[in-house]
Amino acid sequence: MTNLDHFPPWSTVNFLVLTVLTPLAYFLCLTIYRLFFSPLAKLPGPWLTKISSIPEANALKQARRAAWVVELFEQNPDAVAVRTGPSSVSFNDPEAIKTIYGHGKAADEFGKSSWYDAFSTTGESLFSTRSKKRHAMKRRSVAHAFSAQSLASFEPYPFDIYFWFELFTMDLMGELALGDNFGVLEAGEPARYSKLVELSQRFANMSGMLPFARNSVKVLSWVPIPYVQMLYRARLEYLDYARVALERRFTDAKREKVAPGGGKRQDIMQRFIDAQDPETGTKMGFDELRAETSSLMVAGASTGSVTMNWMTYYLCKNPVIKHSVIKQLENMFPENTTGNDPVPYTRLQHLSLLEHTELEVLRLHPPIGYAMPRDTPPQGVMIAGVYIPGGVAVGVPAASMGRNASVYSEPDRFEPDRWAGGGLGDLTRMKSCFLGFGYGTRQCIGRGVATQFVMKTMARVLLRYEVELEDPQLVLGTKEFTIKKPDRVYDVILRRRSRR
Ligand code: HEM
Repeated sequence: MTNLDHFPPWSTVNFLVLTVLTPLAYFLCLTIYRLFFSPLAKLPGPWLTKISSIPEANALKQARRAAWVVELFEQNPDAVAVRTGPSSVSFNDPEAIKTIYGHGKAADEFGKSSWYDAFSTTGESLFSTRSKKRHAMKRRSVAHAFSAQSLASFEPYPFDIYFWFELFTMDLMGELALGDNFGVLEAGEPARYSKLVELSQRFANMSGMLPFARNSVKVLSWVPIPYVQMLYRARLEYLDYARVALERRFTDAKREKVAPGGGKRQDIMQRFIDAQDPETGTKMGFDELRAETSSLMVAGASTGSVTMNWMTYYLCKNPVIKHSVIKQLENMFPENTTGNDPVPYTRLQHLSLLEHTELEVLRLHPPIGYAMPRDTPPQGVMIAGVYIPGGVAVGVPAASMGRNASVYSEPDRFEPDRWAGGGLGDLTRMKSCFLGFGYGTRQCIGRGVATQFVMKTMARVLLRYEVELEDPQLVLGTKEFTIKKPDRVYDVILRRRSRR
Protein backbone atom coordinates (compact mmCIF):
# COMPACT_ATOMS: atom_id res chain seq x y z
CA MET A 1 0.00 0.00 0.00
CA THR A 2 1.47 3.34 -0.99
CA ASN A 3 1.11 6.57 1.02
CA LEU A 4 -1.27 7.90 -1.59
CA ASP A 5 -3.81 5.26 -0.67
CA HIS A 6 -4.55 7.26 2.51
CA PHE A 7 -6.04 10.07 0.44
CA PRO A 8 -9.69 10.03 -0.57
CA PRO A 9 -10.34 9.34 -4.27
CA TRP A 10 -9.12 12.16 -6.56
CA SER A 11 -12.58 13.06 -7.70
CA THR A 12 -13.65 13.86 -4.13
CA VAL A 13 -10.53 15.95 -3.53
CA ASN A 14 -11.09 17.83 -6.77
CA PHE A 15 -14.67 18.44 -5.89
CA LEU A 16 -13.78 19.79 -2.43
CA VAL A 17 -11.04 22.04 -3.75
CA LEU A 18 -13.11 23.38 -6.56
CA THR A 19 -16.32 24.05 -4.72
CA VAL A 20 -15.16 25.05 -1.27
CA LEU A 21 -11.49 25.83 -1.01
CA THR A 22 -11.06 27.78 -4.25
CA PRO A 23 -13.81 30.33 -3.56
CA LEU A 24 -12.65 30.56 0.07
CA ALA A 25 -9.07 31.20 -1.01
CA TYR A 26 -10.26 33.71 -3.57
CA PHE A 27 -12.30 35.68 -1.01
CA LEU A 28 -9.49 35.49 1.52
CA CYS A 29 -6.96 36.87 -0.99
CA LEU A 30 -9.44 39.53 -2.12
CA THR A 31 -10.09 40.59 1.48
CA ILE A 32 -6.35 40.77 2.27
CA TYR A 33 -5.76 42.75 -0.92
CA ARG A 34 -8.59 45.16 -0.16
CA LEU A 35 -7.55 45.61 3.48
CA PHE A 36 -3.83 46.19 2.92
CA PHE A 37 -2.75 46.50 -0.71
CA SER A 38 -5.51 48.11 -2.78
CA PRO A 39 -4.83 51.79 -3.58
CA LEU A 40 -8.32 52.43 -2.16
CA ALA A 41 -7.22 51.12 1.26
CA LYS A 42 -5.27 54.35 1.77
CA LEU A 43 -8.33 56.55 1.29
CA PRO A 44 -10.19 57.73 4.38
CA GLY A 45 -13.49 56.07 5.19
CA PRO A 46 -14.86 53.65 7.82
CA TRP A 47 -12.52 50.59 7.84
CA LEU A 48 -15.42 48.26 7.01
CA THR A 49 -15.89 50.03 3.67
CA LYS A 50 -12.55 48.49 2.62
CA ILE A 51 -14.21 45.08 2.39
CA SER A 52 -17.96 45.62 2.46
CA SER A 53 -20.83 47.86 1.37
CA ILE A 54 -22.60 47.32 4.70
CA PRO A 55 -21.98 50.89 6.03
CA GLU A 56 -23.43 52.42 2.85
CA ALA A 57 -26.35 49.96 2.81
CA ASN A 58 -26.98 50.84 6.44
CA ALA A 59 -27.05 54.56 5.61
CA LEU A 60 -29.46 53.78 2.78
CA LYS A 61 -31.70 51.83 5.18
CA GLN A 62 -31.71 54.83 7.52
CA ALA A 63 -32.72 57.07 4.59
CA ARG A 64 -29.54 59.16 4.90
CA ARG A 65 -27.15 57.95 2.26
CA ALA A 66 -26.10 61.40 0.94
CA ALA A 67 -25.95 62.76 4.51
CA TRP A 68 -23.61 59.89 5.45
CA VAL A 69 -21.19 60.86 2.65
CA VAL A 70 -21.38 64.53 3.68
CA GLU A 71 -20.43 63.43 7.23
CA LEU A 72 -17.48 61.40 5.95
CA PHE A 73 -16.11 64.57 4.34
CA GLU A 74 -16.77 66.53 7.53
CA GLN A 75 -14.81 63.93 9.52
CA ASN A 76 -11.95 64.17 6.98
CA PRO A 77 -11.88 67.89 6.18
CA ASP A 78 -8.67 67.70 4.12
CA ALA A 79 -9.76 64.72 2.05
CA VAL A 80 -10.35 65.10 -1.67
CA ALA A 81 -11.96 61.64 -1.78
CA VAL A 82 -13.53 59.20 0.66
CA ARG A 83 -14.06 55.47 0.24
CA THR A 84 -17.75 54.50 0.41
CA GLY A 85 -17.36 50.78 -0.36
CA PRO A 86 -14.77 48.19 -1.48
CA SER A 87 -14.93 49.57 -5.02
CA SER A 88 -16.68 52.91 -4.76
CA VAL A 89 -15.22 56.34 -4.06
CA SER A 90 -16.84 59.77 -3.70
CA PHE A 91 -14.92 62.93 -4.52
CA ASN A 92 -15.51 66.45 -3.22
CA ASP A 93 -13.22 68.44 -5.45
CA PRO A 94 -14.11 70.68 -8.41
CA GLU A 95 -11.40 69.10 -10.58
CA ALA A 96 -13.04 65.68 -10.17
CA ILE A 97 -16.27 66.90 -11.78
CA LYS A 98 -14.64 67.50 -15.17
CA THR A 99 -12.45 64.36 -14.95
CA ILE A 100 -15.40 62.07 -14.21
CA TYR A 101 -18.42 63.67 -15.87
CA GLY A 102 -16.90 66.08 -18.42
CA HIS A 103 -17.45 65.96 -22.17
CA GLY A 104 -14.76 64.61 -24.55
CA LYS A 105 -12.16 62.30 -22.96
CA ALA A 106 -14.14 61.78 -19.75
CA ALA A 107 -17.29 60.86 -21.66
CA ASP A 108 -15.30 58.30 -23.68
CA GLU A 109 -13.56 56.74 -20.72
CA PHE A 110 -16.03 56.86 -17.82
CA GLY A 111 -19.25 54.93 -18.34
CA LYS A 112 -22.28 54.69 -16.06
CA SER A 113 -21.71 51.98 -13.42
CA SER A 114 -23.63 48.76 -12.88
CA TRP A 115 -25.75 50.58 -10.24
CA TYR A 116 -27.87 51.84 -13.17
CA ASP A 117 -28.75 48.29 -14.26
CA ALA A 118 -31.10 48.10 -11.31
CA PHE A 119 -33.01 51.04 -12.80
CA SER A 120 -33.53 49.26 -16.12
CA THR A 121 -36.97 47.77 -15.79
CA THR A 122 -38.74 46.28 -18.80
CA GLY A 123 -35.88 47.62 -20.91
CA GLU A 124 -33.14 50.22 -20.78
CA SER A 125 -34.30 53.81 -20.48
CA LEU A 126 -32.51 57.00 -21.52
CA PHE A 127 -31.55 57.39 -17.85
CA SER A 128 -30.46 53.81 -17.14
CA THR A 129 -28.74 52.68 -20.34
CA ARG A 130 -24.98 52.13 -19.97
CA SER A 131 -24.37 51.87 -23.68
CA LYS A 132 -22.90 55.12 -25.00
CA LYS A 133 -24.11 54.37 -28.52
CA ARG A 134 -27.68 53.60 -27.42
CA HIS A 135 -27.71 56.66 -25.18
CA ALA A 136 -26.49 58.96 -27.96
CA MET A 137 -29.18 57.65 -30.30
CA LYS A 138 -31.96 58.04 -27.76
CA ARG A 139 -30.85 61.46 -26.57
CA ARG A 140 -30.51 62.83 -30.12
CA SER A 141 -33.95 61.52 -31.09
CA VAL A 142 -35.86 62.94 -28.15
CA ALA A 143 -33.94 66.14 -27.35
CA HIS A 144 -36.41 68.30 -29.27
CA ALA A 145 -39.29 67.18 -27.06
CA PHE A 146 -37.57 68.85 -24.09
CA SER A 147 -36.82 72.13 -25.88
CA ALA A 148 -38.33 75.53 -25.11
CA GLN A 149 -40.33 75.64 -28.40
CA SER A 150 -41.79 72.23 -27.76
CA LEU A 151 -42.82 73.24 -24.25
CA ALA A 152 -44.55 76.38 -25.45
CA SER A 153 -47.35 74.16 -26.78
CA PHE A 154 -48.13 73.16 -23.18
CA GLU A 155 -48.50 76.78 -21.96
CA PRO A 156 -52.31 76.64 -21.45
CA TYR A 157 -52.04 73.76 -19.00
CA PRO A 158 -53.88 75.06 -15.92
CA PHE A 159 -51.31 75.85 -13.24
CA ASP A 160 -53.97 76.59 -10.70
CA ILE A 161 -53.14 74.02 -8.07
CA TYR A 162 -50.94 75.41 -5.35
CA PHE A 163 -50.54 73.13 -2.47
CA TRP A 164 -50.15 69.51 -3.33
CA PHE A 165 -46.94 69.64 -5.29
CA GLU A 166 -46.54 65.90 -5.46
CA LEU A 167 -49.93 65.38 -7.08
CA PHE A 168 -49.44 68.36 -9.29
CA THR A 169 -46.08 67.24 -10.69
CA MET A 170 -47.43 63.72 -11.11
CA ASP A 171 -50.31 64.93 -13.25
CA LEU A 172 -48.08 67.40 -15.05
CA MET A 173 -45.57 64.70 -15.98
CA GLY A 174 -48.49 62.59 -17.25
CA GLU A 175 -49.48 65.49 -19.53
CA LEU A 176 -45.95 66.15 -20.74
CA ALA A 177 -44.81 62.57 -21.15
CA LEU A 178 -47.97 60.76 -22.19
CA GLY A 179 -50.33 63.51 -23.32
CA ASP A 180 -52.82 63.01 -20.50
CA ASN A 181 -52.76 63.42 -16.74
CA PHE A 182 -53.36 60.66 -14.20
CA GLY A 183 -56.35 62.42 -12.65
CA VAL A 184 -54.75 62.48 -9.21
CA LEU A 185 -55.45 66.18 -8.66
CA GLU A 186 -59.09 65.70 -9.50
CA ALA A 187 -59.26 62.73 -7.16
CA GLY A 188 -57.64 64.96 -4.54
CA GLU A 189 -55.63 62.19 -2.98
CA PRO A 190 -52.17 60.72 -3.60
CA ALA A 191 -52.22 58.09 -6.30
CA ARG A 192 -51.13 54.59 -5.41
CA TYR A 193 -48.57 55.22 -8.15
CA SER A 194 -46.66 57.81 -6.06
CA LYS A 195 -46.23 55.25 -3.27
CA LEU A 196 -45.22 52.58 -5.76
CA VAL A 197 -42.60 54.86 -7.31
CA GLU A 198 -40.99 55.43 -3.93
CA LEU A 199 -41.04 51.77 -2.90
CA SER A 200 -39.73 50.47 -6.18
CA GLN A 201 -36.96 53.09 -6.14
CA ARG A 202 -35.92 51.79 -2.74
CA PHE A 203 -35.77 48.33 -4.23
CA ALA A 204 -33.67 49.52 -7.20
CA ASN A 205 -31.30 51.41 -4.93
CA MET A 206 -30.73 48.32 -2.77
CA SER A 207 -30.21 46.07 -5.78
CA GLY A 208 -27.85 48.62 -7.34
CA MET A 209 -25.51 48.16 -4.37
CA LEU A 210 -25.22 44.40 -4.81
CA PRO A 211 -22.18 43.23 -6.73
CA PHE A 212 -24.11 41.11 -9.26
CA ALA A 213 -24.71 43.91 -11.78
CA ARG A 214 -27.58 43.02 -14.14
CA ASN A 215 -28.78 40.08 -12.04
CA SER A 216 -28.96 42.00 -8.79
CA VAL A 217 -32.69 42.68 -9.12
CA LYS A 218 -33.43 38.99 -9.56
CA VAL A 219 -31.09 37.99 -6.71
CA LEU A 220 -32.70 40.44 -4.31
CA SER A 221 -36.18 39.26 -5.28
CA TRP A 222 -35.27 35.80 -3.89
CA VAL A 223 -34.36 37.15 -0.44
CA PRO A 224 -37.04 35.79 1.93
CA ILE A 225 -37.30 38.92 4.10
CA PRO A 226 -40.87 40.30 4.21
CA TYR A 227 -39.70 43.93 3.78
CA VAL A 228 -37.66 43.07 0.67
CA GLN A 229 -40.54 41.02 -0.71
CA MET A 230 -42.91 43.94 -0.14
CA LEU A 231 -40.55 46.24 -2.08
CA TYR A 232 -40.26 43.72 -4.90
CA ARG A 233 -44.03 43.38 -5.20
CA ALA A 234 -44.26 47.21 -5.32
CA ARG A 235 -41.77 47.20 -8.19
CA LEU A 236 -43.88 44.73 -10.15
CA GLU A 237 -47.06 46.71 -9.49
CA TYR A 238 -45.31 49.92 -10.52
CA LEU A 239 -44.20 48.39 -13.81
CA ASP A 240 -47.75 47.27 -14.41
CA TYR A 241 -48.98 50.80 -13.76
CA ALA A 242 -46.57 52.05 -16.45
CA ARG A 243 -47.87 49.37 -18.83
CA VAL A 244 -51.48 50.44 -18.33
CA ALA A 245 -50.57 54.15 -18.72
CA LEU A 246 -48.70 53.45 -21.94
CA GLU A 247 -51.45 51.24 -23.37
CA ARG A 248 -53.93 54.01 -22.63
CA ARG A 249 -51.56 56.42 -24.35
CA PHE A 250 -51.80 54.37 -27.53
CA THR A 251 -55.59 54.06 -27.52
CA ASP A 252 -56.72 57.41 -26.14
CA ALA A 253 -58.04 59.61 -28.93
CA LYS A 254 -58.08 62.76 -26.73
CA ARG A 255 -54.33 62.66 -26.45
CA GLU A 256 -53.40 64.76 -29.44
CA LYS A 257 -54.48 68.13 -28.18
CA VAL A 258 -54.22 71.33 -30.09
CA ALA A 259 -51.44 73.80 -29.30
CA PRO A 260 -52.28 77.53 -28.87
CA GLY A 261 -50.82 78.28 -32.33
CA GLY A 262 -53.21 75.75 -33.89
CA GLY A 263 -50.59 73.00 -34.48
CA LYS A 264 -50.60 69.55 -32.97
CA ARG A 265 -49.32 69.28 -29.41
CA GLN A 266 -46.90 66.37 -29.08
CA ASP A 267 -46.03 64.56 -25.90
CA ILE A 268 -42.50 63.42 -25.08
CA MET A 269 -43.39 59.77 -25.68
CA GLN A 270 -44.07 60.51 -29.36
CA ARG A 271 -40.36 61.27 -29.80
CA PHE A 272 -39.41 57.96 -28.22
CA ILE A 273 -41.94 56.16 -30.45
CA ASP A 274 -40.52 57.83 -33.57
CA ALA A 275 -36.85 57.35 -32.59
CA GLN A 276 -35.00 55.06 -34.99
CA ASP A 277 -31.63 53.37 -34.68
CA PRO A 278 -29.64 55.01 -37.51
CA GLU A 279 -27.78 51.77 -38.29
CA THR A 280 -30.53 49.15 -38.13
CA GLY A 281 -33.60 51.33 -38.66
CA THR A 282 -35.33 49.56 -35.75
CA LYS A 283 -37.65 51.40 -33.40
CA MET A 284 -38.17 50.84 -29.69
CA GLY A 285 -40.47 47.99 -28.73
CA PHE A 286 -43.32 48.26 -26.22
CA ASP A 287 -41.21 47.08 -23.27
CA GLU A 288 -38.50 49.66 -23.91
CA LEU A 289 -41.13 52.40 -24.25
CA ARG A 290 -42.63 51.15 -21.00
CA ALA A 291 -39.22 51.48 -19.33
CA GLU A 292 -38.99 55.06 -20.63
CA THR A 293 -42.48 55.79 -19.28
CA SER A 294 -41.71 54.58 -15.78
CA SER A 295 -38.33 56.33 -15.84
CA LEU A 296 -39.82 59.69 -16.89
CA MET A 297 -42.43 59.53 -14.15
CA VAL A 298 -39.71 59.15 -11.54
CA ALA A 299 -37.23 61.56 -13.12
CA GLY A 300 -39.59 64.49 -13.34
CA ALA A 301 -42.28 64.19 -10.71
CA SER A 302 -40.63 63.77 -7.29
CA THR A 303 -37.58 65.88 -8.18
CA GLY A 304 -39.81 68.79 -9.20
CA SER A 305 -42.17 68.58 -6.25
CA VAL A 306 -39.30 68.35 -3.75
CA THR A 307 -37.68 71.43 -5.31
CA MET A 308 -40.90 73.43 -4.95
CA ASN A 309 -41.27 72.20 -1.40
CA TRP A 310 -37.83 73.50 -0.42
CA MET A 311 -38.41 76.77 -2.26
CA THR A 312 -41.60 77.33 -0.26
CA TYR A 313 -39.83 76.51 2.99
CA TYR A 314 -36.81 78.75 2.38
CA LEU A 315 -38.85 81.68 1.11
CA CYS A 316 -41.09 81.48 4.20
CA LYS A 317 -38.00 81.35 6.41
CA ASN A 318 -36.53 84.39 4.60
CA PRO A 319 -39.41 86.89 4.28
CA VAL A 320 -37.18 89.69 2.94
CA ILE A 321 -36.15 87.55 -0.02
CA LYS A 322 -39.74 86.35 -0.46
CA HIS A 323 -41.02 89.93 -0.70
CA SER A 324 -38.28 90.86 -3.19
CA VAL A 325 -39.43 87.96 -5.40
CA ILE A 326 -43.06 89.09 -5.12
CA LYS A 327 -42.07 92.69 -5.97
CA GLN A 328 -40.27 91.50 -9.10
CA LEU A 329 -43.30 89.42 -10.07
CA GLU A 330 -45.74 92.32 -9.55
CA ASN A 331 -43.56 94.61 -11.63
CA MET A 332 -43.32 92.05 -14.43
CA PHE A 333 -47.06 91.22 -14.43
CA PRO A 334 -48.84 94.51 -13.47
CA GLU A 335 -52.08 93.23 -15.07
CA ASN A 336 -51.97 89.99 -13.08
CA THR A 337 -50.81 90.93 -9.56
CA THR A 338 -53.01 88.29 -7.90
CA GLY A 339 -51.89 85.46 -10.16
CA ASN A 340 -55.37 84.72 -11.50
CA ASP A 341 -54.08 84.30 -15.04
CA PRO A 342 -51.26 82.12 -16.31
CA VAL A 343 -47.79 83.67 -16.26
CA PRO A 344 -46.06 83.19 -19.64
CA TYR A 345 -42.57 81.79 -19.31
CA THR A 346 -41.24 84.09 -22.05
CA ARG A 347 -41.59 86.95 -19.52
CA LEU A 348 -41.07 84.99 -16.34
CA GLN A 349 -37.63 83.79 -17.42
CA HIS A 350 -36.33 87.35 -17.15
CA LEU A 351 -36.93 87.32 -13.38
CA SER A 352 -33.58 86.24 -12.08
CA LEU A 353 -34.34 86.11 -8.35
CA LEU A 354 -36.90 83.33 -8.66
CA GLU A 355 -34.58 81.26 -10.85
CA HIS A 356 -31.68 81.91 -8.46
CA THR A 357 -33.90 80.71 -5.62
CA GLU A 358 -34.38 77.45 -7.49
CA LEU A 359 -30.61 77.11 -8.04
CA GLU A 360 -29.86 77.89 -4.41
CA VAL A 361 -32.36 75.32 -3.17
CA LEU A 362 -30.93 72.69 -5.53
CA ARG A 363 -27.43 73.54 -4.29
CA LEU A 364 -28.44 73.12 -0.66
CA HIS A 365 -30.81 70.17 -1.19
CA PRO A 366 -30.20 68.39 -4.49
CA PRO A 367 -32.96 65.75 -4.81
CA ILE A 368 -30.27 63.34 -6.04
CA GLY A 369 -27.64 64.00 -3.38
CA TYR A 370 -25.22 61.08 -3.53
CA ALA A 371 -22.67 60.41 -6.27
CA MET A 372 -23.99 59.38 -9.66
CA PRO A 373 -21.52 56.53 -10.22
CA ARG A 374 -19.23 56.15 -13.24
CA ASP A 375 -16.71 53.33 -13.73
CA THR A 376 -13.06 54.31 -13.99
CA PRO A 377 -11.35 53.15 -17.23
CA PRO A 378 -9.60 49.73 -17.07
CA GLN A 379 -6.09 51.20 -16.97
CA GLY A 380 -6.88 53.29 -13.84
CA VAL A 381 -6.79 57.05 -13.62
CA MET A 382 -5.67 60.04 -11.55
CA ILE A 383 -8.64 62.04 -10.25
CA ALA A 384 -7.91 65.30 -8.43
CA GLY A 385 -4.43 63.96 -7.60
CA VAL A 386 -5.67 60.60 -6.27
CA TYR A 387 -4.87 57.38 -8.13
CA ILE A 388 -7.91 55.15 -8.61
CA PRO A 389 -7.56 51.71 -10.22
CA GLY A 390 -9.78 50.55 -13.11
CA GLY A 391 -13.38 49.41 -12.62
CA VAL A 392 -14.04 51.46 -9.47
CA ALA A 393 -17.34 53.33 -9.22
CA VAL A 394 -16.47 57.00 -8.70
CA GLY A 395 -18.54 60.14 -8.54
CA VAL A 396 -19.01 63.56 -6.98
CA PRO A 397 -22.03 63.78 -4.64
CA ALA A 398 -24.09 66.89 -5.35
CA ALA A 399 -24.93 67.17 -1.64
CA SER A 400 -21.22 67.43 -0.71
CA MET A 401 -20.12 69.61 -3.62
CA GLY A 402 -23.06 71.97 -3.06
CA ARG A 403 -21.63 72.81 0.37
CA ASN A 404 -17.96 72.79 -0.58
CA ALA A 405 -16.58 75.91 1.14
CA SER A 406 -13.80 76.33 -1.43
CA VAL A 407 -16.50 76.98 -4.04
CA TYR A 408 -19.42 78.49 -2.10
CA SER A 409 -18.61 80.98 0.67
CA GLU A 410 -20.80 80.49 3.76
CA PRO A 411 -22.08 77.29 2.15
CA ASP A 412 -24.88 76.64 4.67
CA ARG A 413 -26.44 80.07 4.13
CA PHE A 414 -29.48 80.37 1.84
CA GLU A 415 -28.55 83.30 -0.40
CA PRO A 416 -30.03 83.23 -3.93
CA ASP A 417 -28.18 86.44 -4.72
CA ARG A 418 -24.87 84.56 -4.82
CA TRP A 419 -26.03 83.39 -8.30
CA ALA A 420 -26.16 87.02 -9.41
CA GLY A 421 -22.51 87.50 -8.47
CA GLY A 422 -23.55 88.71 -5.03
CA GLY A 423 -20.09 88.12 -3.56
CA LEU A 424 -20.48 84.68 -1.96
CA GLY A 425 -18.24 82.82 -4.38
CA ASP A 426 -16.81 83.11 -7.87
CA LEU A 427 -19.81 82.88 -10.23
CA THR A 428 -18.07 80.95 -13.05
CA ARG A 429 -16.62 78.45 -10.59
CA MET A 430 -19.94 78.07 -8.76
CA LYS A 431 -21.77 77.39 -12.01
CA SER A 432 -19.21 74.83 -13.17
CA CYS A 433 -19.53 73.02 -9.82
CA PHE A 434 -23.34 73.03 -9.73
CA LEU A 435 -24.47 69.39 -9.79
CA GLY A 436 -28.20 69.78 -9.06
CA PHE A 437 -29.03 68.56 -12.56
CA GLY A 438 -25.94 66.38 -13.00
CA TYR A 439 -23.06 67.16 -15.34
CA GLY A 440 -21.75 66.28 -18.81
CA THR A 441 -23.27 64.05 -21.45
CA ARG A 442 -25.66 62.43 -18.96
CA GLN A 443 -26.87 65.61 -17.30
CA CYS A 444 -30.61 66.11 -16.90
CA ILE A 445 -32.35 66.39 -20.27
CA GLY A 446 -35.42 67.73 -18.43
CA ARG A 447 -33.66 70.71 -16.84
CA GLY A 448 -35.47 73.23 -19.04
CA VAL A 449 -38.82 71.53 -18.47
CA ALA A 450 -38.28 71.45 -14.72
CA THR A 451 -37.12 75.06 -14.44
CA GLN A 452 -40.08 76.17 -16.50
CA PHE A 453 -42.78 74.43 -14.48
CA VAL A 454 -41.13 75.14 -11.13
CA MET A 455 -40.94 78.86 -11.91
CA LYS A 456 -44.45 79.06 -13.33
CA THR A 457 -45.97 77.25 -10.37
CA MET A 458 -44.04 79.17 -7.72
CA ALA A 459 -44.76 82.50 -9.44
CA ARG A 460 -48.50 81.92 -9.35
CA VAL A 461 -48.49 80.63 -5.79
CA LEU A 462 -46.60 83.70 -4.61
CA LEU A 463 -48.75 86.14 -6.59
CA ARG A 464 -51.97 84.57 -5.44
CA TYR A 465 -51.25 83.80 -1.80
CA GLU A 466 -49.49 85.17 1.22
CA VAL A 467 -47.60 82.00 2.13
CA GLU A 468 -46.38 81.37 5.66
CA LEU A 469 -45.22 78.37 7.67
CA GLU A 470 -47.80 77.31 10.21
CA ASP A 471 -44.93 76.79 12.64
CA PRO A 472 -42.41 79.60 12.01
CA GLN A 473 -39.87 77.78 14.22
CA LEU A 474 -39.92 74.72 11.98
CA VAL A 475 -36.48 73.40 11.03
CA LEU A 476 -36.62 70.74 8.34
CA GLY A 477 -34.12 67.92 8.01
CA THR A 478 -33.79 65.48 5.12
CA LYS A 479 -34.48 61.82 4.44
CA GLU A 480 -33.78 59.96 1.26
CA PHE A 481 -33.84 56.79 -0.67
CA THR A 482 -33.32 57.67 -4.29
CA ILE A 483 -34.76 61.17 -3.92
CA LYS A 484 -33.72 63.33 -0.97
CA LYS A 485 -36.79 64.96 0.57
CA PRO A 486 -37.75 67.05 3.62
CA ASP A 487 -37.90 64.66 6.57
CA ARG A 488 -41.49 65.44 7.49
CA VAL A 489 -44.79 66.76 6.25
CA TYR A 490 -45.37 70.37 7.28
CA ASP A 491 -48.21 72.84 6.95
CA VAL A 492 -48.23 76.24 5.33
CA ILE A 493 -50.92 78.87 5.71
CA LEU A 494 -52.18 80.34 2.46
CA ARG A 495 -54.01 83.68 2.63
CA ARG A 496 -55.50 85.01 -0.59
CA ARG A 497 -53.72 88.25 -1.58
CA SER A 498 -55.86 91.19 -2.62
CA ARG A 499 -55.25 93.19 -5.82
CA ARG A 500 -52.46 95.79 -5.43
C1 HEM B 1 -35.88 69.78 -10.33
C2 HEM B 1 -36.11 68.75 -11.11
C3 HEM B 1 -35.05 67.77 -11.59
C4 HEM B 1 -33.84 67.44 -11.04
C5 HEM B 1 -33.20 67.98 -9.76
C6 HEM B 1 -33.23 66.45 -11.91
C7 HEM B 1 -31.97 65.87 -11.71
C8 HEM B 1 -31.35 65.02 -12.60
C9 HEM B 1 -29.98 64.54 -12.47
C10 HEM B 1 -29.04 64.87 -11.31
C11 HEM B 1 -29.72 63.75 -13.54
C12 HEM B 1 -28.37 63.07 -13.87
C13 HEM B 1 -28.38 61.63 -13.44
C14 HEM B 1 -27.10 60.88 -13.78
O1 HEM B 1 -26.00 61.44 -13.85
O2 HEM B 1 -27.24 59.67 -13.93
C15 HEM B 1 -30.93 63.69 -14.34
C16 HEM B 1 -31.07 62.95 -15.51
C17 HEM B 1 -32.26 62.85 -16.21
N1 HEM B 1 -33.42 63.58 -15.99
FE1 HEM B 1 -33.71 64.96 -14.54
N2 HEM B 1 -34.10 66.18 -12.93
C18 HEM B 1 -35.21 66.98 -12.79
C19 HEM B 1 -36.30 67.04 -13.64
C20 HEM B 1 -36.50 66.26 -14.75
C21 HEM B 1 -37.66 66.31 -15.61
C22 HEM B 1 -38.84 67.28 -15.44
C23 HEM B 1 -37.49 65.34 -16.56
C24 HEM B 1 -38.38 64.96 -17.69
C25 HEM B 1 -39.24 65.76 -18.28
C26 HEM B 1 -36.20 64.70 -16.31
C27 HEM B 1 -35.65 63.67 -17.06
C28 HEM B 1 -34.36 63.18 -16.91
C29 HEM B 1 -33.80 62.14 -17.78
C30 HEM B 1 -34.52 61.43 -18.91
C31 HEM B 1 -32.47 61.95 -17.35
C32 HEM B 1 -31.43 60.99 -17.95
C33 HEM B 1 -30.67 61.79 -19.01
C34 HEM B 1 -29.57 61.02 -19.71
O3 HEM B 1 -29.01 60.06 -19.15
O4 HEM B 1 -29.25 61.42 -20.84
N3 HEM B 1 -35.63 65.29 -15.20
N4 HEM B 1 -31.89 64.49 -13.75
